[in-house]
Amino acid sequence: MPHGPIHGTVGRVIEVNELTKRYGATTAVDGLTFTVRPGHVTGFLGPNGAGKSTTLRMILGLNTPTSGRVLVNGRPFRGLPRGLRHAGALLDAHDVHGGRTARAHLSALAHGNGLPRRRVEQVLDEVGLASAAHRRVGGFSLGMKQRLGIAVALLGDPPVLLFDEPLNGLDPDGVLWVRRLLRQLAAEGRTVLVSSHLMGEMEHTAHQVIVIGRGELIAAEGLAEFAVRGDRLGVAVRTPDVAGLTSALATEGATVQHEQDGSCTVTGLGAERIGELALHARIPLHELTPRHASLEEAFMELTADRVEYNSGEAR
Ligand SMILES: Nc1ncnc2c1ncn2[C@@H]1O[C@H](COP(=O)(O)OP(=O)(O)OP(=O)(O)O)[C@@H](O)[C@H]1O
Repeated sequence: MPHGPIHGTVGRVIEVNELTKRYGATTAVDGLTFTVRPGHVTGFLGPNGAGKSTTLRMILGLNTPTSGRVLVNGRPFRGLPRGLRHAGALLDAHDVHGGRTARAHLSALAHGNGLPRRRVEQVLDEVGLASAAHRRVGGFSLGMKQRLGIAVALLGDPPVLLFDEPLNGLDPDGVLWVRRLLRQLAAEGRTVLVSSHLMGEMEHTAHQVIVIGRGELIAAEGLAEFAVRGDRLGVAVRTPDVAGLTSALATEGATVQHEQDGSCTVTGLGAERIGELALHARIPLHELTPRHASLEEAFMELTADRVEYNSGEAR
């Protein structure tokens, strides 16, 4: 079922302000401030243990911040009546009563939130679970549980949607479906915040990214701006006159590093300026290529010193 457009996007903003959450000696979230606006898919990125789930739970009022505050639509979520109409969330797909059928699970939530019963059939259809609606959730695969969790989030037709790692356990068709759904929900004017520990998952989905590591904000910007961070990798240059090029570029502070494949990596100057300086010094160039990092590489570089659990360490 296609959603109707959401009118009037003003006030559908999530405002996170100086948010901190401590568990004993562990600071899960550390002075986070960011804003999530409607009409975009915002990727909420960070390595495992970065504090994404804790933040999402605080946005929803399920965890109490140690300090700081979160406003949804200008108010604390807890203060809003009929929760599912205001914000929908997929947090933990396993967090369902396994003995219930999918339809019974959704019906109970619809009832508790004052939503019409027809919404249950609509969302079952929308997430592709109509034919499994009579089955007990305990027998569902992780992918089916994710679909059910998404159905719960959509049930109240809310203007604000939060998804914690929604692509986990989905097959490639499921992944494409979720990506399209997220973009569609945003295009309807909703506020859509989606967490992931994999940049690659968000690369084709998010318009904005919020990157955190060890509970702290690392970046909050458009995907295009984030991508530019990869440009720090320098420019690949091939020339038969490396010494000449090195001294020509040194005049403007660039450094030239020799690579094993015979090329050089120039840092400190853009490709255009390198080309101009080489021309001026009459140095032939056989290659001049800016090296872009993939978004995944830019993300890894950015979060490298903020990873709580490195591979090999017990979690
Ligand atoms: N209830 C809790 N009690 C104690 N520590 C907790 C609790 N919940 C989270 N933490 C700790 O807070 C930190 C952040 O955890 P959180 O689950 O929010 O991270 P995350 O970014 O969602 O990671 P993941 O992708 O692994 O779920 C971790 O160190 C975690 O162990």
